[in-house]
Amino acid sequence: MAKILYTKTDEAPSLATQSFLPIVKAFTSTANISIETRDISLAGRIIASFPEFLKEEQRISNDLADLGEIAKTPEANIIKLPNISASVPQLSEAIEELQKLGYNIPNYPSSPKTDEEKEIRLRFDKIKGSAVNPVLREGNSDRRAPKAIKNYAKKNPHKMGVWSKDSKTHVATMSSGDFRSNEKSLTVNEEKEVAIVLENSNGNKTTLKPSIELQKGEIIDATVLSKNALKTFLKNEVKDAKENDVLLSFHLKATMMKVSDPIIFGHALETYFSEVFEKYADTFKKLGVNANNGLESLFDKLENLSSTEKTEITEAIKETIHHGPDLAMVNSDKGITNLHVPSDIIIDASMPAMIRNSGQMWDKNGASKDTKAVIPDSSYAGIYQVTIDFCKEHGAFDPTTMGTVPNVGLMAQKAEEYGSHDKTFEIKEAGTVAVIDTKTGEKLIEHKVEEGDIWRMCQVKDAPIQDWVKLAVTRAKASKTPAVFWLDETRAHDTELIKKVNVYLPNHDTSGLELHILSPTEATLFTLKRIKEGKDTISVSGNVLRDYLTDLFPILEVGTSAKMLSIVPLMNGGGLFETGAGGSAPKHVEQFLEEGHLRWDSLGEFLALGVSLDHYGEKNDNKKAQVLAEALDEATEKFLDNDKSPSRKVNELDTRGSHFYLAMYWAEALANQTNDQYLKEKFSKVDTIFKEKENEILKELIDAQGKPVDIGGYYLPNDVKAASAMRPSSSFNEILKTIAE
Ligand SMILES: NC(=O)C1=CN([C@@H]2O[C@H](COP(=O)(O)OP(=O)(O)OC[C@H]3O[C@@H](n4cnc5c(N)ncnc54)[C@H](OP(=O)(O)O)[C@@H]3O)[C@@H](O)[C@H]2O)C=CC1
Ligand SMILES: O=C(O)CCC(=O)C(=O)O
Ligand SMILES: [Mg+2]
Repeated sequence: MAKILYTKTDEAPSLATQSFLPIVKAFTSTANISIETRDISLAGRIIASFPEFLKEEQRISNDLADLGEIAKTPEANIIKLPNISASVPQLSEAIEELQKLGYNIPNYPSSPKTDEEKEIRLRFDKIKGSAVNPVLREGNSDRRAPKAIKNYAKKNPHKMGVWSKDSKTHVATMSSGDFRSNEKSLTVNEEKEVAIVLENSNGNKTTLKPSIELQKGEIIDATVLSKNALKTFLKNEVKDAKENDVLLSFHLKATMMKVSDPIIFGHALETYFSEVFEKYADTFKKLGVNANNGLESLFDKLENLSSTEKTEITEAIKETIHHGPDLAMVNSDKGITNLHVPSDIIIDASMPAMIRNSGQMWDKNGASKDTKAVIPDSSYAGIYQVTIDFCKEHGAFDPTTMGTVPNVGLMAQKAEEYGSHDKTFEIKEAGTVAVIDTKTGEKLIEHKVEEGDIWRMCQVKDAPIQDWVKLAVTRAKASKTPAVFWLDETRAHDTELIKKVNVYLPNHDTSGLELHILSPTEATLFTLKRIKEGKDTISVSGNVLRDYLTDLFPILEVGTSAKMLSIVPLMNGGGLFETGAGGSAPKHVEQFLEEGHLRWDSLGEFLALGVSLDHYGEKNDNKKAQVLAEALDEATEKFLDNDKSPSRKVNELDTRGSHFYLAMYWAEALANQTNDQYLKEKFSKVDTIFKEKENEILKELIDAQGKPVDIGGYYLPNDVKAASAMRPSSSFNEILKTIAE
């Protein structure tokens, strides 16, 4: 039987699911829709990867692998909530928690030596970083703010920091030696197998990757980031931040770029603390300090020293911070700097947050200050500088009048940089790296490299490109909105892509459409000018810009990307419905555990469920599913009109209360519709009871707040405890039970 697959994830979204899924199950049971969950949480993925280490009753199936296969079938209908893309420190924490709960999971081998350790490390590397999305995203991305969301933001604008013309905030990026400068690209004209080989100066060859199958028409590119150029750049920027008295901040994507970006982050840490790393090199080696894991992990390692040694090094670190440029803080209350944890400075969220806040980040005292935003690679850094310049000149954007920027993103089948981690290498010795045709021996791409350079290769297949161009035209037509392909003719990879866009666009009827191809910086300016005038513009972009732009514009327009409709039309006909673009908001869990108030907004989930039900109805000829979908959309609009999103403060409406209102409005819309008599009668009764019991239910939901909550674990909460914490209203629970009867 056809079903909707709902993902069980982590942190705030998984808590929200404990409250929302029972509502969904109750309502959809009336249309005979089966909803099943699949566990793709970090803890779940770890447990599923080490069956032979565990007791029989602890083992679980590998749901992610199954879902990845399902995503390739026409029947797929998956609701995907945000999950943790774990950095090494997060992974280590999760392992420790599981071990404490009695799971005999091995430790993460940071420098594996034996074959067994290497094999374990390989399994962890599959779990690390952005490991879920690339598996499920068998389609391109279509993200936008539905009209109701945009109207809500216009009526209830979020806070936007005022910009000063004298702001010293700027982006610092490399001008040579980076990925952008060294990129080489080509389109392969026939199927072939290639290998990646490093040849050192003595002619000795090391195969870095023996076999990559390439399809006809696939674009490949390869590039290298020079360690020396990076270190010189970082050193200069640290010095410049001090001289100009601006905060120093680093913006990377250590989760999705899980091989390259932690290394770059490590160089930033070592550069800032160069004296400490030089002076204590031997001690750090003994302790197994790895700069790539951040300052917090370094502090953890110091715990293994005698208290005198520990104090000496801790003091040296403090001194460096005291004399160095001020570091931007992730959490100034807790003294957590930008260099503490690599996954705390995720560029897609951190840059827009800064731009929204007058171009300022927070210093150690919690005060806002102009900032140097270091984005080492120059491929996409320019879009932020243009945005900063624009805000300096014209002031902050006004959410009550600004236009909107939907995105059509090339993403399918691990497209571009976000699919490159299995082809990214920190080079061990100087020489040349080449992509070699294994049959003919021809070198397709070649780079000179030095020890420590980061070399990588990316791929994008032809079918996803065709699908992406089609999706762009479809969106432009459906919304009668100009669309801009953000492609740079001076960049090797983009040149290949532009050729394809020019070939595939004429396959579609584009009459009457306004379509452009502009470089990312030109496209930014073009788009910003239009949104300022209240005009909409579709961004059609590659995978990295998809990620950046679907946080940048939503955060400026509607305050958060969590409220976006985020659809992945799967290339084989199924649907993957993501909930917004926002992450898993660890801070929300912290607040919930401390004071029993969850501020996670499930709007993205309501929108995703609406399109999923509609898709289900259409695919399975289930009219009731479509009636449920339409009613849900109506309920969501009323939910917005009546402002029933969770408040940020304890003892006010939280996630649970917001779910209750959604359910009440959903029942009301079903009672009011006339397309399905059975649903009308059924939900008329429910509607009446909800209204009768509204105050009682709200009281039960508020009474549950104001005290600490125990859910039995962070990465692996106890399901019974979490469900009971998230469903404290017995009156509400009873009504839901009667719907399913
Ligand atoms: N698709 C996916 O699976 C994604 C997963 N992630 C993962 O999420 C984690 C955290 O990433 P981070 O960069 O901090 O980004 P988040 O998007 O989780 O959080 C940034 C801030 O945005 C606000 N926010 C985001 N979503 C919501 C929501 N639904 N309701 C209310 N406010 C929201 C919160 O602001 P405030 O605190 O002010 O309320 C939050 O602190 C990481 O593990 C990351 O890998 C990140 C992006 C996408
Ligand atoms: O997969 C991830 O780690 C994050 C995904 C993300 O940020 C996005 O797709 O917008
Ligand atoms: Mg993102």
